[in-house]
Amino acid sequence: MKKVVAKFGGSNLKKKEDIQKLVRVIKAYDRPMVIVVSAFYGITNHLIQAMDDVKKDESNIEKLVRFLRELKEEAILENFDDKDWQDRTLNAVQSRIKELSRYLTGIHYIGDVPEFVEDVILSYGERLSSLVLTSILQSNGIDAEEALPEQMPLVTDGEFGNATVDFEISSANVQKRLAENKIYVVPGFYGVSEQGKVTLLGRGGSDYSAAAIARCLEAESLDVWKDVDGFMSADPKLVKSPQRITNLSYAEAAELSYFGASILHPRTVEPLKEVGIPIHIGNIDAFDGSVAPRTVVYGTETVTDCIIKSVTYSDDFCILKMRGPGVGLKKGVLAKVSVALDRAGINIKSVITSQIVINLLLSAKDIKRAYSIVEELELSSITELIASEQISTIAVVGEGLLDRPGVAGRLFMALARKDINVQMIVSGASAVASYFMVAKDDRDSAIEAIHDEFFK
Ligand SMILES: Nc1ncnc2c1ncn2[C@@H]1O[C@H](COP(=O)(O)OP(=O)(O)O)[C@@H](O)[C@H]1O
Ligand SMILES: N[C@@H](CC(=O)OP(=O)(O)O)C(=O)O
Repeated sequence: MKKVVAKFGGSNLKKKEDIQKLVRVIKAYDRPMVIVVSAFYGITNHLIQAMDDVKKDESNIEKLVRFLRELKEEAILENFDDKDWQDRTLNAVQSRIKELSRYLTGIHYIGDVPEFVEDVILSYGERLSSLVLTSILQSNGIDAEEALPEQMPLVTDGEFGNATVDFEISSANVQKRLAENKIYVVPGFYGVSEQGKVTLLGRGGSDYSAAAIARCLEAESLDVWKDVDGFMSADPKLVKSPQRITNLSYAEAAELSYFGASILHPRTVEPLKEVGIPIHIGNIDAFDGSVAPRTVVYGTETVTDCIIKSVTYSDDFCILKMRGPGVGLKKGVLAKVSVALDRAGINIKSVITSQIVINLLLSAKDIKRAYSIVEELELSSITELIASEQISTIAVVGEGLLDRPGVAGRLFMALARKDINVQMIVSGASAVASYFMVAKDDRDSAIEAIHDEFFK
């Protein structure tokens, strides 16, 4: 029987009582499976801050240790009736926090955080969640076992902070480690390099961990549980009446997450699409005893009447404008710039050119460095270099987008009615997504205007 991989993230773990919701869902599956779990809500950010604080002052180690111990103690007292289970779990938690505090002591004394240590430290949010959840499941009479990525091992390409899973090496390892008919609980967010070093899979990367494990196991499905009613027509935090999307194609889900729909990590779809494993999105807050998904992401491509299924935004696209007379026609400019940026490890997200300007779309974290690198090249054909950072990229996504006339007209009319200026438009690069840039201040009203136009 194929396994199901279920992922529970920080959105499911905000309060100490929330763990019981996970237990109820896991019981409802009533089958052996793999659970991938993230840190409690906000804990990864807390650890990031702690690394900085600890460098300056050793007493911050004790502060963090106390904070984590109290947080876990509360969860343990809330979720275990039996004193023996409470004590056993508390002891295990204490020794895991002690491991963490050793790394923190190290960074205090060297006054720096080497990237391989940073990745280990940040993995502790997840390690604490998996330990406590496993214990709670066991105390409920469930045959559960914690399985750490280093025990498999789940091998990555070794890039610290943003690693990619190596499926060729990992698949057999994962299948072997998770072979029994029981419930395995795996901490998400990290794998290990071939040398055995912990490597994080990027912020929000537990969705990707779960997808990677599902892929290695050739799972029946990847079920991600969230705090919303499935994939919606827009982020429910931004629009008043979002509509649920029952079915999305892999391409639609991949584009939406690439353009910022935080419900899925942008790298979740790829490993599953290649082998046809469906992604099920469930709503833990509306759990009624059934594990039936609210949204299914699969290979089926459905064209709806209004074409657009969802609208999303990202603040992570900045524009580096390289102006100069005829720059778009001159040979070698783009090649020199892209080689220099590539050498600096900077990814170019997109290139849009005209006769007098080459626009590079870059991540917000790279824009300042990219500006300096291009400036230093002193290319005679570039007479002006501008970095635009105060922009938001808005994407509309839906199968059939490029084939149906009138969609773009409705979209831009809706923006014009609200007096929103569109700075740049990209259409045709993807068969299912069009995107455009507006000033950051116009972002929320642009999303609302488009959502009202297509979904009201
Ligand atoms: N189109 C969308 N549909 C549903 N939720 C969305 C969408 N875009 C963004 N979100 C946000 O995604 C959040 C859930 O993802 P996230 O917080 O990353 O969960 P987790 O921490 O469990 O991985 C929701 O609370 C919602 O605000
Ligand atoms: N805890 C990590 C990894 C993660 O994926 O978390 P979540 O599942 O809550 O998005 C982070 O905050 O980046």
